[in-house]
Amino acid sequence: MDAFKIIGGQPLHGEVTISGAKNAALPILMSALLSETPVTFSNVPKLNDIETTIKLLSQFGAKCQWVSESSLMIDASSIDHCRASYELVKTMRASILVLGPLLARFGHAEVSLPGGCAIGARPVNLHIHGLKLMGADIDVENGYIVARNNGRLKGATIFMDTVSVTGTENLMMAAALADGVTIIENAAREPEIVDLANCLNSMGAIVLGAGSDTLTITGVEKLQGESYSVMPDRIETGTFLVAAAVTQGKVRCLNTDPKALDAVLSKLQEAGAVITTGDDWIELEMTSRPKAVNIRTAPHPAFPTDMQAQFVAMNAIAQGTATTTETIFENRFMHVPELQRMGAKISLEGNTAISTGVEQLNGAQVMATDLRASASLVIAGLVASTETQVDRIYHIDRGYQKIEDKLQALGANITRIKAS
Ligand SMILES: CC(=O)N[C@H]1[C@@H](OP(=O)(O)OP(=O)(O)OC[C@H]2O[C@@H](n3ccc(=O)[nH]c3=O)[C@H](O)[C@@H]2O)O[C@H](CO)[C@@H](O)[C@@H]1O
Ligand SMILES: C=C(OP(=O)(O)O)C(=O)O
Repeated sequence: MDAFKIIGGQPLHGEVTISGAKNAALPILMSALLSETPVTFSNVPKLNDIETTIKLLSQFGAKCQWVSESSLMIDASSIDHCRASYELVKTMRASILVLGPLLARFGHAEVSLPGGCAIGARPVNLHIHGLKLMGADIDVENGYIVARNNGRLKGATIFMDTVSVTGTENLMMAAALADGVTIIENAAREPEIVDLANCLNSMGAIVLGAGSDTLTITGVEKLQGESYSVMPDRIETGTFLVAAAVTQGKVRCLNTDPKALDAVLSKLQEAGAVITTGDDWIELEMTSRPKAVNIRTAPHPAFPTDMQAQFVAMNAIAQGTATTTETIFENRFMHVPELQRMGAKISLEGNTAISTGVEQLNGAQVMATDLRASASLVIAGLVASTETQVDRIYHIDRGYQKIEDKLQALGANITRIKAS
């Protein structure tokens, strides 16, 4: 397994180009299953979850082909199978996003239950409940969700008990080809939902209300896509901004969208950063040690759980004491014991981490446990006094495109140690 070796202490300076958003690209690529024509997606990030998506769609018989560095053509005009295997689903939970499209277009889907993961149990009951309300017949057989439907799904009114991002996306995609109107109440409002709605509408779907908590989807008989460009990655952007803040550097993120990062930018300003923005760029300058900031994660537009670990790393070296409360996932503090090994003063009380910033973290050998935990350990390594080795970085490779190349270009001393 590859690892990163980081020698901390270099302030980050320069420009970094942000890639397309993983969490928008995944549902958007899956939406090709709804289209009777090939679709070319641009601004697709090159990372392991996208490779897994390509394997998954290819397993169904769809044709996937990179037509340029970041453009991927998917032709799912006809497919041979509707089964998403455990081997792929266990490496990427977002594989569940094929359930809605396969069922809506082909009347049949078999998708392995994803199971729990490092950050929480992450059930998919809301996905299943919504599809059942649309008339699907769904059983769990030998660890697989087996869903069938005769003819088109039926429009329904669906109230989501909990705000779920992929749950909303799965149901939106299913509803796009259903017979009648579907209303999704208590829908997720994340920017990635808006991006998926825009993509579906570009294929001929009628999705209204994206970005609000009520979506109204009028089903159509068929969808035909041509091209769609994925939104920039707001979490990758936030990760580079925090890395710049902790190292007291000055970094401009290009090809990004400041409007998708309100909660994160406001917390960085509270920490003492000077933030300047343009239509598609954000610059952060930090000239002193950050001030500790209180964080509470919640669904959009509140502070995103996918930025929590990075802010815990910042609070670890900040001036003062702050609390970080995680309200989305029940076990998303696996980075805390690793940061403690680097000298961080953090205690955990239930779903809250209480950090008292130290002036200097020490390098250590630490282990990445999930995607954003890995990012927080890299950030900590960038300011630690000595060498840090971050093991198991396959987690970070799931969701960041060439993170070490981008950090090196900003002046960081980070190298990949290849598994022998
Ligand atoms: C690929 C993708 O976009 N992943 C993102 C997505 O994950 P994902 O869509 O899996 O997360 P959800 O929004 O569904 O999860 C929110 C909460 O709802 C619960 N829940 C969810 C579905 C369900 O059927 N039943 C249920 O109880 C979950 O356990 C969790 O406690 O949103 C999360 C929350 O912003 C982000 O951290 C992930 O990066
Ligand atoms: C938790 C994340 O991803 P996933 O839902 O794919 O596990 C993430 O992007 O931080």
